[in-house]
Amino acid sequence: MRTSIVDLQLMQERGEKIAMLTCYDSSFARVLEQAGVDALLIGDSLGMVVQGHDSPLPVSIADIAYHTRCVARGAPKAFLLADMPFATAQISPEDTFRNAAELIRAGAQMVKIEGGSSMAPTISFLVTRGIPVCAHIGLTPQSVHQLGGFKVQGRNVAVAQQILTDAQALERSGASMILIEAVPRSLADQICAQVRVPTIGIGASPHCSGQVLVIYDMLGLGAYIPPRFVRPFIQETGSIAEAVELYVREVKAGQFPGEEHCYGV
Ligand SMILES: Nc1nc(=O)c2c([nH]1)NC[C@@H]1CN(c3ccc(C(=O)N[C@@H](CCC(=O)O)C(=O)O)cc3)CN21
Ligand SMILES: CC(C)C(=O)C(=O)O
Ligand SMILES: [Mg+2]
Repeated sequence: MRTSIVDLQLMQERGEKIAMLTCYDSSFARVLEQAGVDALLIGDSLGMVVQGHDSPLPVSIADIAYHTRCVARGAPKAFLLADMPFATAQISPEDTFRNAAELIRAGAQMVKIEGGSSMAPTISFLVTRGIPVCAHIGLTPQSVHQLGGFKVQGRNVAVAQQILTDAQALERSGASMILIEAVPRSLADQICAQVRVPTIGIGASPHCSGQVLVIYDMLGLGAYIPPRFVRPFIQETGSIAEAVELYVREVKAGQFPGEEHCYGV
């Protein structure tokens, strides 16, 4: 049986950390699953690390669906989460449902949608019709042109308060997971303390229910200077499998992320 959202909720209740990595193809899916990764994210980061663009914006639903099918064949057990790419969750709840359904048909068990409280009605529309949703808050790369770059979010009090109320509104709308990207650790801790659903951090806090990284980043294959939250696990090991096993061990032990991988206020 494939790991389900219920299994992830049980892990959270038991205090067992969820180890998630991005994954885009079948060979990596097999290695990651065998190394003990609980959940695989078919992320729109593939626009950068696989397709070579300088942002995730050009990625389409068909791209994510294709890579989800590839990953699903290589990893029969892992939980599969797929990104709703740019402009596929914004037009209307109905349109979003049609796009999300394409990812679910491709094998995803949950879709991830970037944005704050304004996405709550759309999330509720999907959830009440049987599509589980992960809400992605903090640094939302699809809004790069609005944010003025890939920058830590919530460093000022007003934005931090907005992110916190967004997290609560998104949980109320039915999101069953919240991903927190690139915010000060103290803000991530407050979010984790105030929501009941599993939280997944990247540049957030070791107190999140789980962690995620872009697989190419932790293997030292990132094309640009890696963000602070990246630990190049490959440099501490001799193979991809060992690097991923180390990542899983360190996440489960609460050792990753360390202070040096988190942002201060
Ligand atoms: N390979 C890859 N890994 C990622 O983690 C990733 C992507 N691609 N693409 C989309 C975004 C971009 N990411 C980033 C990039 C930089 C910071 C960061 O820490 N920025 C610094 C400097 C910003 C600046 O240039 O001024 C900051 O302090 O905000 C965070 C997340 C995360 N995401
Ligand atoms: C970095 C993670 C959170 C993501 O959304 C992606 O890989 O697209
Ligand atoms: Mg993404």
